[in-house]
Amino acid sequence: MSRRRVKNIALNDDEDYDVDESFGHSFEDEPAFGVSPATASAYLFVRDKDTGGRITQPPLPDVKEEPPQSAPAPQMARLHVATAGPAHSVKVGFAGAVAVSPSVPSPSPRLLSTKQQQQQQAASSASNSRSASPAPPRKNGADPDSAGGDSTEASATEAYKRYCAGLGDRAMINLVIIGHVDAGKSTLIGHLLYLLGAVSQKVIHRYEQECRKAGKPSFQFAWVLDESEEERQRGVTMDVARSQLSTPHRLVNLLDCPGHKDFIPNMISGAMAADAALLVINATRGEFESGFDQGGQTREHALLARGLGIGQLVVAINKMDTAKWSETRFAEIRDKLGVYLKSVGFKPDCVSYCPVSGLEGANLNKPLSAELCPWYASGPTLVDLIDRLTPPPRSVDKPLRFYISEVSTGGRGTGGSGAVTCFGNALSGYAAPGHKLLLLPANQRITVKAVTSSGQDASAAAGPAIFAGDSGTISVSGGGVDPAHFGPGSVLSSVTMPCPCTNRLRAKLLLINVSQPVTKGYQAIFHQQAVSVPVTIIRLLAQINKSTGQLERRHPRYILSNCCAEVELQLDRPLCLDVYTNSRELGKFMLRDRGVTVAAGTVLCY
Ligand SMILES: Nc1nc2c(ncn2[C@@H]2O[C@H](COP(=O)(O)OP(=O)(O)OP(=O)(O)O)[C@@H](O)[C@H]2O)c(=O)[nH]1
Repeated sequence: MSRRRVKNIALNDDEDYDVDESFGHSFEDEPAFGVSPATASAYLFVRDKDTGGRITQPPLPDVKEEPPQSAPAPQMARLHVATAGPAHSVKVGFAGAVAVSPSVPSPSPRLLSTKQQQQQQAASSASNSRSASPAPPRKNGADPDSAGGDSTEASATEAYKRYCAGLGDRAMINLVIIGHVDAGKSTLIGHLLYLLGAVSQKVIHRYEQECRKAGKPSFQFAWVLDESEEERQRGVTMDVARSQLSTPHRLVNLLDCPGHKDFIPNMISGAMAADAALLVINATRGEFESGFDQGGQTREHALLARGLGIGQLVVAINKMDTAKWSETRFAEIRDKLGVYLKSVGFKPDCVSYCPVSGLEGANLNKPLSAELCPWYASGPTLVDLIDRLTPPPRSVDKPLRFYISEVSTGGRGTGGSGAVTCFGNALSGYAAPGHKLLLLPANQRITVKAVTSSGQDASAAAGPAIFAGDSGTISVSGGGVDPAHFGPGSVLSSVTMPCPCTNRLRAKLLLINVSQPVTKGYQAIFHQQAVSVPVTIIRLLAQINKSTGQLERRHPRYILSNCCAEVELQLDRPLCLDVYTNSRELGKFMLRDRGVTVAAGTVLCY
């Protein structure tokens, strides 16, 4: 990690609160706040304190800016790929680089008043087209520094056209798999990948034998995703496992999350990268109840997913074999869950349910037989429901923001030995080999050596590029690149339109589950995508009516649970973030305190 450049401008009391500008609408109208606080806390349970006291970050080393150098030939990153049609694998081609070398503007993080923020947003929307999906990359938007003139812009547009043509009828969607511990998430996805041909029978047979030897029979499909020794020994998923499958109309990036409450931060990072969620429910009598009624992760995961802006949900009512495929049991779970999901903000017509058995592979990609389940025999399979999810717009024409969730060095990934390979998501814009980018918050210039993309197999003709909406890798290499500067939460950004980066921000908070009044000085953990950082509420600016959005009290002395507030936050270290209205992904966050989710937030200004 590196020392971050931070410049904060203290709030001016005269301009720090403009009621009319700030509270034009209700909190409950905001997509980021799908959670209805009044009901959320009624459904959440405060767990035992599983962490105590403050978490501190190690000191950050100084940054030296050094020029990047060339890299050896790239290699492939590992990814499970499956298709509802014939199985295929991700292949990436590599073409020539585009090179330019502009001067690097310093990112200038600062705290803006509401008025300034609105001016900034107006300017930003004037310079960037907000239309998302298949708008072609633009010189200003994608990576102006590497554009190198009209010919490069034209070739980028061409590449994007070829990329879209390569995807054909398929649209990309990121799907997070959530649910209570042991609901059968990994087994379900592992079996689906097997049925779709991404994992061979030989591998499953080997896992079957190894599982039995390890005293964990029936974990063979889960082991497809739970790859680490510790995960296999403990029989629980600990990190987010990525894989990919394709349905007739969707190319689906799967993010299998841990269900155990100890790994909620990992679940949050998975959910933040997702467009829709697959909620896996254990239908076994007593198991659904313990995941739902007793403060289990079914509730918290659904609440977090909605709080993080996910609006579409497929509910797989799993382990139906243990419930003898009972229609009554299915209806009981669907009805109970339906009430809760509606209460936390999911629209009923955006939620679909289907009975499955991940272990038996029933109703995953082939319909249930009338003998096994007469009441659902003609119902859609899990693949059918995933295929109906609506993909989000892709902001290809905006400045590049590649959010890094993992970093590897020493040849793993695409850059060859000596390379630093960044795994993550392209939130906006696009990148290709040769592009000059800015690594933030380290504020270091880098040159892209190689990329891989989750969408690349469908678009090999487009040449190597990663476009908004894709997950994948960007590799940089050479003596000038210090791996210590890279880390989860860093952003590879357009040089001339850099990503904002700050340790101080103004935000709207929806307090969900605080057991005592929140006052100035309250400390919690700020979770944003792949990072969690200690945070302090340094000012309570206003309490807001959560239904009307109207100001209730200026500078309140405390805020209670179920209330909405505008606050000023001080992070222990700077993060890349943005105003929510500019970037859904970089503008939303969750606050957790001693293992409990206490607030959902959106960035108002920085
Ligand atoms: N009977 C039955 N057992 C299942 C089914 N799906 C999973 N299991 C079993 O449930 C146990 C947990 O499965 P996992 O796939 O590891 O569950 P998970 O939700 O991924 O667990 P975490 O990620 O650790 O929360 C294993 O013993 C599986 O064999 C199913 O459809 N039927």
